[in-house]
Amino acid sequence: MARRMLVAGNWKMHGLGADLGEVTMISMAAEKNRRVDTALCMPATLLHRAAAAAPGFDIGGQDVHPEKGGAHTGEISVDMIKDAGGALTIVGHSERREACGQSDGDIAARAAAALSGGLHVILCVGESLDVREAGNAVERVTSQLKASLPADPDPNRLAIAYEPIWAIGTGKVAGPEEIGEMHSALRGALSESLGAECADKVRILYGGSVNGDNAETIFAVDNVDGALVGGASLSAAKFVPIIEAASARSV
Ligand SMILES: O=C(CO)COP(=O)(O)O
Repeated sequence: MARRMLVAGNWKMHGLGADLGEVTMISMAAEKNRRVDTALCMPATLLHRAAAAAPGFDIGGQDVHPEKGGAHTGEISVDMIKDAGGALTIVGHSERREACGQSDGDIAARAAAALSGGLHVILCVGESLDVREAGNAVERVTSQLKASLPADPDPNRLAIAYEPIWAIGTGKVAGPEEIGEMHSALRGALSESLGAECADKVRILYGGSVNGDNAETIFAVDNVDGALVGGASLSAAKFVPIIEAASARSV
């Protein structure tokens, strides 16, 4: 089936109020490219202002806590993201898995809370260089996905992002064959966990050094339904060409 492309940016720990002009420019480009869904996942301090500056697309958080509230220093809840104007959140990013020691089960709980609270979710999976070089990438990432999936997710509000850790922020992009093999294996894993009909609706994004020069090649790979973009999402000049490349695939 034809899935709508999703191009999402992850600003990580970047961005001050002075950078909101970029968000406004990206919003204007998103409005001109309505064949694709566009989103930016912002640091918590900018969620509210970015949502106000960007009527043309969705703003989201970069992680979310499974509980409604409580003594969880440094965390953010589903209701806080929604209250600030957010519509989605990333969960399971390798930088959060590593920095906070999050297990696959923790990530499934975070995804479940976000979905049941009405947010869209981008659930990240990906292998380290050691695992890739040992030839175990597909096995590791598909089992990571199965263990991180929430029960009975709404497939229209869940996207998976395949982000090989060795490709994040390094300028090294996975090749089309590596991406195609992994995305097809992830579609298969979704089908085993959720059933074929549900799996077919879930978008699978690629992330890791995506830019305006390589986006067209990546988007041409089977089962690639968009991208999760770090560095190149920080400016309209770099992010808009990626949105346009997705839009060109969606004619
Ligand atoms: O981690 C990423 C997005 O979540 C990818 O980051 P880069 O696009 O900077 O490699």
